[in-house]
Amino acid sequence: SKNTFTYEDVEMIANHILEKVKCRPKLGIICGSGLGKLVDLVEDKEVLPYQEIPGFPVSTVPGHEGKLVFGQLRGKSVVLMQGRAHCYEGYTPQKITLPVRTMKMMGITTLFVTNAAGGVNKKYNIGDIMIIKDHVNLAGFAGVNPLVGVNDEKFGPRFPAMSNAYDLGLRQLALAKAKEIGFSDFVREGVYSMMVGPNFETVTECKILSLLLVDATGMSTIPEVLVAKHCGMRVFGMSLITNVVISEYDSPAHANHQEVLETGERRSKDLQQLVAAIVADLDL
Ligand SMILES: Nc1nc2ncn(CCNC(CO)CO)c2c(=O)[nH]1
Repeated sequence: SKNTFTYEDVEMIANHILEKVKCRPKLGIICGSGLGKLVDLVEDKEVLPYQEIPGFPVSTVPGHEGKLVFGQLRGKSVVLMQGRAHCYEGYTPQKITLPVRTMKMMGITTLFVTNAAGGVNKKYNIGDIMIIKDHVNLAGFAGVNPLVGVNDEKFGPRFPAMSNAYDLGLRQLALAKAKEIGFSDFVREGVYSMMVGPNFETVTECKILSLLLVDATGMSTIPEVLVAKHCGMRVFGMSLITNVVISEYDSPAHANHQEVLETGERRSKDLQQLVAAIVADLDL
């Protein structure tokens, strides 16, 4: 199937969607593993399965639905991506980030990205929520980057800056809201890294991640953030720490997807409450 999309392709896909829904969202939210329950907060829902959207990648991972959910969240017009595609499924970074450019074309100005991640920082506990303050694009070190290839200036510059990739104002709002609702004990702020996966990290890779100043690691999110920043969106990201990486040799423990989904289930109510509190005060 198609893997590269011109500006006109994206325009056509965005118009295809806007003809099917009344909602005109300003905020997009990408729901990570097991975090699809965020849709429970959305009122006046309009749902569009990815299969009905030309070019969209469909997720093949348990815990990822695969639909756009439009509606009102605390008075703001939003579109949620319930389920995202990942590089480990074999999709190209350009395919994975097509929904981000489509959201931009639909008028989205702010993007929230959420994911499940492994805690590298030893101070982190399972169930913590980490507000992302910066990232280390390890996938990019290996050339896995959605911005590689022909650049269309209509989307953004050839060489986009990535300082303040995770908007300081939104991070400050999120930390203030977390404090206000009594979540300070388990809300952190840290650096997120992405490996392509699908295997979890080796012990030595975990040790190297902490040397690289990484606090949590996953297999998603960074391609979407790069494309969102490239086309001028404001970005905010949160990781749900669903397990702690194994960083001791010969440890009997091993990371597994089931633990990821179970933690997502347990903490998703709190994550929903935090997201709602932030969205309520967003200036869109
Ligand atoms: N150690 C570790 N723990 C994690 N928990 C969630 N993820 C994000 C990857 N999630 C995959 C597999 O659960 C599904 O997308 C990870 C990870 O990459 N590493």
